[in-house]
Order: sequence, then C-alpha cells, then structure tokens
Amino acid sequence: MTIAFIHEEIPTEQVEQREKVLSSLTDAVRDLVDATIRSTVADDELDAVRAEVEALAARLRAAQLPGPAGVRYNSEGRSWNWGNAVVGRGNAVAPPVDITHDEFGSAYAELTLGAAYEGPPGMVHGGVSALLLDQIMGETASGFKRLTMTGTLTLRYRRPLPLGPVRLEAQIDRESGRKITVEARIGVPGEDAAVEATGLFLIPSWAPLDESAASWSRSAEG
Ligand SMILES: CCCCCCCC(=O)SCCNC(=O)CCNC(=O)[C@H](O)C(C)(C)COP(=O)(O)OP(=O)(O)OC[C@H]1O[C@@H](n2cnc3c(N)ncnc32)[C@H](O)[C@@H]1OP(=O)(O)O
Repeated sequence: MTIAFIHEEIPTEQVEQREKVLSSLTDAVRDLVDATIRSTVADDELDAVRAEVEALAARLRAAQLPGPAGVRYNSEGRSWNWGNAVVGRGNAVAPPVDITHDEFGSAYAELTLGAAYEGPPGMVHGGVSALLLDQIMGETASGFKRLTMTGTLTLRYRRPLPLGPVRLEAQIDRESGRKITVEARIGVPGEDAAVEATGLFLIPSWAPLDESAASWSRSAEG
C-alpha cells in the first residue's frame, strides 16, 4: 500500500492565509476542549452550550472534504497537512506543538500540555508522550527530504511527567541504507528526561531514498 500525497494547485499566499485563519479557529476549539473538561457550571448551562456547539459544527459541515485532510502540496513546493494528529494546524485534538529543526538530524520543541492530555492525575498521559515523541522523531528521521515511517518505537518511562511546560529533543543516532535510528526524550524543561525513546524509522522499499526535489517534501511541518 502506497502513501498518497494530494496535488492541489492553490497559490502559496492563499494556503498561508487559510492556514492562519484555520489555526485561530483550532486554538479556539482547543480552548473549548480545555474549558469543557474543567467547567463546573450548572447542568442546564452545559446543555445550553452543547446546543450552541452543535449549531457551530453544523455551520462547518456546510462544506466538507469527503474524508481526512491528507497531505497536500502545490507546484510551488508548499505542502500542508492540517489534519495531522500532532502538527495539524486544523486539528484541535493535536497538542499545541511547533517543532524546530536545528539542522538536518536534530530537532526540539517546547509546549504546554494542559488538562486534555492527562493520564495519571496531574500527569501527562503516556500515550501522549509517545505521540509527541513519534512525531518529532519521524520528522527528524525524514528531514523533509525523504519519506520515513515508524518501524519500531521503544520507550522508557523513567519518571512521571507533570502537566505543564515540557520540552522534547530528538536527533539521528545512526543511518544504514533505509534504516534511520533516532534517539529522543521528553521532560520538564531543564530537568532530566521523564521519557526516553529510541526509534527505528524506515524509508519504505517502495519510496525513493531521497525526495528533496519533490514538492511535498518542502515545509511539510505545516
Ligand atoms: C515528516 C513526517 C513525520 C511523520 C511522523 C509520524 C510517524 C508515523 O506515525 S508513521 C505510521 C506508523 N507506522 C506505520 O504505519 C508503518 C507500517 N509498516 C509498514 O508500512 C512497513 O512494514 C514498512 C514501510 C515499515 C517496512 O516495509 P518495507 O519497506 O517493505 O520493508 P521490508 O522489506 O519488510 O523490510 C526492510 C528491512 O527493514 C526491517 N523492518 C521492517 N519492518 C520493521 C519494523 N517494523 N521494525 C524493525 N525493522 C523492520 C526488515 O527486517 C528489513 O531488514 P533487513 O533489510 O535487514 O532484512
């Protein structure tokens, strides 16, 4: 099974304008999620809010894609993946993360994880740490110049990670043919890692070894 990227000839300026507006909506929806979890208003007020939220969803459903958002690109080399579970600008379920790539082979991110990402009381859910680590490690392995997929991800949860500010770091440890090994960690900024990860990322046998010339591979972080 191949992974399909969708060519859509929208001018970059228009993509960026849409992304800006969509990101603002996503931030507002993320805030709504947090507000829902933590709200202590009366039941009838919850019910009134539900009716308004349903009305808003109906407005958005007035024009919809037939399925998931996918990864799209134009011939100017701009790509966008607004539905991605971690970095999708249109995905309010995604943690609010921006990943910075220092140079090819290493990356970091700082973000604040709130009530929506709770596992043990007051702590980050282990699956959320894994989700964030998988993304930063995958991007690091790929470097946006080749397609990589997670083959094996090994996590060591060393200590609980409190909700609040967190920092992620990843770097390529070694490469051999289609196999790229990435090391990563997540923890409270300035403290020892709470979770350490090692991942084997694979360039699938059906994908080219280097796709840096392909339109999808540039600025795929969006
Ligand atoms: C910029 C984007 C960032 C994105 C970050 C998000 C990352 C993700 O979520 S990716 C989604 C999760 N991962 C997946 O869905 C992957 C599903 N698996 C697959 O598609 C395939 O099994 C795939 C592509 C990994 C390997 O298939 P294929 O390319 O045919 O490899 P195959 O010929 O079977 O094996 C090649 C080599 O890799 C090894 N290998 C294959 N699969 C694995 C694995 N899962 N773990 C370790 N080694 C493996 C094989 O043993 C073989 O080794 P050797 O050459 O030494 O004999």
